Formats: sequence, structure tokens, C-alpha cells
Amino acid sequence: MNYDNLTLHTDKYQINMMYAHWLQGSHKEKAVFEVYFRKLPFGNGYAVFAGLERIVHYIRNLRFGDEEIAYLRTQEENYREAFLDELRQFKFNGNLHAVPEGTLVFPNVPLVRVEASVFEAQLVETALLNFMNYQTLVATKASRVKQVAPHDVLLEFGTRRAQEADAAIWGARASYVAGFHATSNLRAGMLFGIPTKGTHAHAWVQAHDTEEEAFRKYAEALPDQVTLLVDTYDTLKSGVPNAIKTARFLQSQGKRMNAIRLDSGDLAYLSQQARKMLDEAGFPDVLIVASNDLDENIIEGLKTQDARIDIWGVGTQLITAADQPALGGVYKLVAREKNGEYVPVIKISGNPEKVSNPGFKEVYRILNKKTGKAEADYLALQHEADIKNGERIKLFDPIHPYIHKYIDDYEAVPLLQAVFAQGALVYELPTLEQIRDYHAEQKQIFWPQYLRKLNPEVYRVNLSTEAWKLKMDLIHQHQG
Ligand SMILES: Nc1ncnc2c1ncn2[C@@H]1O[C@H](COP(=O)(O)OP(=O)(O)OP(=O)(O)O)[C@@H](O)[C@H]1O
Ligand SMILES: O=P(O)(O)OC[C@H]1O[C@H](OP(=O)(O)OP(=O)(O)O)[C@H](O)[C@@H]1O
Ligand SMILES: O=C(O)c1cccnc1
Repeated sequence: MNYDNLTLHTDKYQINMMYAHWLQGSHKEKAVFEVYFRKLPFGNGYAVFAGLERIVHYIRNLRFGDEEIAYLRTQEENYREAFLDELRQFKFNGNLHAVPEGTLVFPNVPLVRVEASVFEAQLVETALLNFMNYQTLVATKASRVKQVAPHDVLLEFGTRRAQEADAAIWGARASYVAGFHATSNLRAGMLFGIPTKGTHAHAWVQAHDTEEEAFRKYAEALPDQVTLLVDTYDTLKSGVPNAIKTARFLQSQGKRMNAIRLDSGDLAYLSQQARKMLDEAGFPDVLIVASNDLDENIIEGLKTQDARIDIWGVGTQLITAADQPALGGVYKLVAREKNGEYVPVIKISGNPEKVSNPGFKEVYRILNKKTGKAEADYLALQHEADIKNGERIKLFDPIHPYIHKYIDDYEAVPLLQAVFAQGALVYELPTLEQIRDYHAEQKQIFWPQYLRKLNPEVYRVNLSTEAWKLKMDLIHQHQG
């Protein structure tokens, strides 16, 4: 069994549609799809785009091998052999544009645009959404943790509670993009170059006759990175005093104890008391790590309670995005080829927010030249020149168009970058460090009111007048 081939990591209906297109001879016609989400997760003001690196590897390796073809034959007797032969030849030959990983992104903004034969474009929907929805969700959750502890060390501890192995490693990577400093998962470290960190478990203490002995042996084994878990029996009566003894022992060896870890109880109270005990014993530089089902709200609460915690280990709540376990990113057809030309298409809904934005579009981030800050994201049809030439543009609310303003003095930064051109990779994948740095820079171009974690100001995502008119025309056409 070849577990690595992700070509059939798609919904059956995609292959069914590919088959039906092939039968009617429309499978080579071009289609343009956009990936976007409609609602921000966690009540946050922005999301952190992630998933592109995985998408790139996936697209490059798309192939229907013998196993895939043989399996498809067993799943649908209608598939003709000639169709399966066509699949054998399959390779992604389309164009794919995407915003760079680490970009701050907003509802209804196209994050990935696929322009390819309908055959190719249909196949990749499921996997693209799978990768981007999860990784963007976890990066956004991690970013919220980062917001409440911007100057502390953040460790990703989630693997044991993650929704299986892929989620653990890509979630670790997404957390690192958003500003975490290290992961406990060594495979994520090996694959992506994320720094790794680890303390020890209760099992280490339980495996010895006394806590003191356990600490001493651990310090002897790993004298350069000693972080002792102090809550196995009694944090303040036993754990911290034994840790202090170990710190003295290390000192006598010319070494320094790194930290203690608290993993239960009232973390505010215990950290304050432990801090006091460590300081009084002459160890003001021994740090305090906390873990135990932490999330951004508990960490924020602990900070307002003056908890003396330097390092946060965050697992379950982060890796599972526990308070919102899915991002609702969608993949919508916006244009299709007809008689050699693109015609825009729309998806109508009773809910105005769910009506899709038709047409082959570009995305611009409008920066105010005076302040350098982002004013809005602006979706324009591809041919529109005024925005490209920096001419005066009108920004208006697409649902309430009478709310509007004009702007002249702006820089329009195109967000979608070419990743594949006619099937060839034309994008130099940035290193993870570059992505993480770029993400940190991204936060600087937004006013803090868009970034706050509770009731943030809504960032504008606007359609150009032409894109808006096109949408209205298509709505009227379909209603008429
Ligand atoms: N001062 C505090 N303010 C707010 N939340 C806290 C504070 N101290 C701890 N917490 C959080 O409260 C929750 C309480 O955890 P839990 O019910 O597991 O108790 P515990 O003492 O950790 O028990 P256990 O030994 O089972 O781990 C955890 O999510 C923890 O992070
Ligand atoms: O709480 P999380 O945010 O998910 O962080 C990871 C948790 O995993 C470990 O606990 P576990 O009970 O699995 O083992 P241990 O306490 O015996 O180490 C660790 O002690 C953390 O509490
Ligand atoms: O290193 C740790 O302390 C750790 C790692 C994974 C999960 N919980 C704790």
C-alpha cells in the first residue's frame, strides 16, 4: 500500500464530475476557482494563512498510479477504461496563485486561485481545502496565544491530543509560523527545522523511590537543559524544595538549572509562591514553565492575576483549535471557459453573505501611503487598470454600498503570487524562518484595533465598482 500518494485524497464526487466532463468532452475547458473563507474563527479580527507549502508538494506529486487506477475500477463500474487511461496521463498543467504563508487574511478574500482545465481544477479542491483550512485555523489560534503573551516563550505540546499524525506536525509548523518558539514533536523539528524542546513527565518522578532522587538523576543525565516537573506529589511542600536542592547540586557542578514546570493547581498562586521560593534560595534566573490545558483566555487571565510564568506549554487547545474545530474555507467557481473566452459565474444564496463574487479577480492590499497602514483589501477584475496605475478608487461596503469613501494616496500591493504556471513551479518556497519573519512584519501594517482578540474592528474587504456591478448584473440575470 502506497500511503504517500495523495492523488485519491479527494471526494468521490470530484472524480464523478471529472468523468462526466470527460464523457461530454468538456474536461479540457478552463475553469477558475477561488479559495476563501466567509467567517473568521474564534471571533478573531484576522486569520493567518498557512498550508501553501503542503499544497505545493501535493500538486507536484499528483499522479494516478497503478494502485489508484485499479482501486477506482473497483469503485465505479461506469468509469470507462478510456477515462482511466486519461487519468494515467494526468498531471497538473494549470496556473495556481496564492497569498504567501503567514499573510494576515480576511473573509471573502481569494487566498488561492486555481486556473486550470476543469478536470484538474476539480480534482484538487478537496485536498487544497483540507490543508489550508486546518493549517490556517491552527496558525490563527496560535496567533491569539501569541497576542496575549507576546514577550514570553511559547512551546507547542499538542501531538498526543492532535487529530492524528499529520495534524500534529502541520499544526506544529502552523504554530511556529504564528510566533511559537519550539515544538515538542521531534519529527516536526526534523521535517521543518522547528526548534524542539522538552521537559520530563510525571512518569519520570513516579519511576523513582523519591522525587529528590528523580530530580537528581535527571540533572545528572541532562545537566545542560534541566527543567523539573514539580507537581507530582505536592508542588510547594515537595516539588519546589526538591528542585531548589537540585539547582544547588547543579550549581556545585558549575551548571545552571533552567526551569521548573507547573502542570496543575492554581497556576497564578503556585507560580508566585514558587518564584518567591526560588528567588529567596538565590535562583532568580530559574524560569517557570506552565502547562495544563492552557489557551489564550487562561493565559490572559493568569497574566492579569500576576502569575510569574515565563514559558507556556500549550497543547490540546491549540492543536485541536478546541473552541472552533474547523475553518469553513470554500472553493468556488468564479469563471469558466466558453467558446474560448472566460465567462463569469456566480453562486446565489438566500443569505447575501453567501453569494459568491464572480469573475477572474486580483486581490490588492491598499496601504495608506501616509501611515503605511492597511486600509482595506480590494478585489478587482483582472483587467482593471485604475488600481494598477494608482488612480483614485472608491471603497464602499459591498452589502451597504452607500457607505463609501475615495482614496488617492495609496499603494496597492497585489496579494496573489504566481505559484504554478502551466504546471511548472515558478514560486521559490520561502524558508520557514522567512515565513515566520514575514508574518511578524505583516502584523505591523495593521492598526491594533483590527488585531485585538476581543471584539476587533472589522477590516474592510471591498469589491471594485466593476466587480460589484458584475455581481449585481449576474444576480439580476438569474433572478429575471
Ligand atoms: N489562576 C488560574 N486562573 C484561571 N485558570 C487557571 C488558573 N490556574 C489554573 N487554571 C486552569 O484551570 C484549569 C484547571 O485544571 P484542572 O481541573 O485539570 O485542575 P488541576 O489542578 O490541573 O488538576 P489535575 O491534577 O487533574 O491536572 C486548567 O485549564 C488550568 O490551566
Ligand atoms: O495540557 P495541554 O495543553 O494539552 O499540554 C500538554 C499536556 O500533556 C501532558 O500531560 P499528560 O497528562 O498527557 O501527561 P503528564 O502530565 O503525565 O506529562 C503535559 O503535562 C501537559 O499538561
Ligand atoms: O516537554 C514537555 O514538558 C511536554 C511535552 C509534550 C506534552 N506535554 C509536556
